[in-house]
Amino acid sequence: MVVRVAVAGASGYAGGEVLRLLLSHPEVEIGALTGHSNAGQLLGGLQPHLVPLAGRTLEATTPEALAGHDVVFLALPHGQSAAVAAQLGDDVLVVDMGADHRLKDSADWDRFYGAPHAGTWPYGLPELPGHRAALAGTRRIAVPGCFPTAVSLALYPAYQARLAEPEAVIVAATGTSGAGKALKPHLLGSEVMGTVTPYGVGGVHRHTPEMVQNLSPFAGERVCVSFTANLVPMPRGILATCSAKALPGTTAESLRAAYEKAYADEPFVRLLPEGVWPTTKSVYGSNAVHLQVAHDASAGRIIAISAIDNLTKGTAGGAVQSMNIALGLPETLGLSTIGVAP
Ligand SMILES: NC(=O)C1=CN([C@@H]2O[C@H](COP(=O)(O)OP(=O)(O)OC[C@H]3O[C@@H](n4cnc5c(N)ncnc54)[C@H](OP(=O)(O)O)[C@@H]3O)[C@@H](O)[C@H]2O)C=CC1
Ligand SMILES: CC(=O)N[C@@H](CCC(=O)OP(=O)(O)O)C(=O)O
Repeated sequence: MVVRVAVAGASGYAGGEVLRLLLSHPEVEIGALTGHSNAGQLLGGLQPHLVPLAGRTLEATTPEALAGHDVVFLALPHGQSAAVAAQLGDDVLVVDMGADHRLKDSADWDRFYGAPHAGTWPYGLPELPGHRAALAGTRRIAVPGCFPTAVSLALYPAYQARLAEPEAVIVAATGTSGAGKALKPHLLGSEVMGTVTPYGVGGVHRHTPEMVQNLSPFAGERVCVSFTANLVPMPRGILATCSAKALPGTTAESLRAAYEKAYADEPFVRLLPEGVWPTTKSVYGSNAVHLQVAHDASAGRIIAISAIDNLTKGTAGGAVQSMNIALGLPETLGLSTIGVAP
């Protein structure tokens, strides 16, 4: 099987990461590569790490450039995907790495994003029960946000096993690539180096409704999420520390058993040995999710900590994993759980 793939937004971080992964995918042939302000430029000058594609020229993101492919990845700014997707055939697998098709509730979309809601597509987080089946054979995939991936996988087993109350306090650290490549003053080296900066505090981070949407079905009621992000001076990685009030009867043993059961057969989620804590370094460039749980008996809370690479499992790796499922390929094809250390 040869799958011909186009990447729109190939000059950006998410587009570059999906190309890095697709270059090692045995069934994929890389077709059109498109950009916006960089259309006409050689990819080698923009993504020098993608050596085999260095001589390729970026085209403008048009329906003509994207036509004739089996799969089109959209790595575009929020709000740009729907118009492009509407011009692609129903038989083409469109994988949207932006937020446009993730949320079910249009009111949430309006509140956190502001533009007209484009609709809802099957959600590319196969580890959440029910989602893998919905991805099989689909021709439209909404890739989750990076924080919702880390947080949903850290917490859903506790809700599914009814070990936690339907509230969660989450504090996550993220690398700077999560903000994209476009110039932003708060991301200048002199602003981010040597400091940790909170942002999106007080219920305003746009990933909050996505976390609520993912977790609530497992709690059997709406989960109230308080989320705080922290920008840290590293290029990649997310470490999410998630805490919820334990329900009566929860023990360290019941908590661990719930997570062991949830992830026994998941190729990318690794519940670390007891006493070993996730680090962003261990998942750098890999599609793995590292996870650990603890029961804080004195505070009556459960703590779940996850680490992912925001660009890999947090976007491009999750996108390729979901593509594999949609096309009926082995789910792990082209993806690795091996990190880079030290
Ligand atoms: N970075 C991350 O960790 C994650 C990113 N995502 C999502 O992936 C998408 C891309 O993000 P990211 O790669 O970080 O962003 P970047 O800013 O790095 O890249 C954006 C890409 O979109 C292109 N582009 C910019 N404006 C337009 C436009 N008006 N029309 C068409 N193309 C345009 C750019 O082209 P050019 O450079 O040629 O102008 C570039 O290729 C976003 O929706 C983001 O939310 C999702 C999860 C994680
Ligand atoms: C450092 C930083 O700014 N990170 C981004 C997350 C990027 C991401 O995963 O998500 P989207 O696809 O939803 O943009 C943020 O906090 O908004």
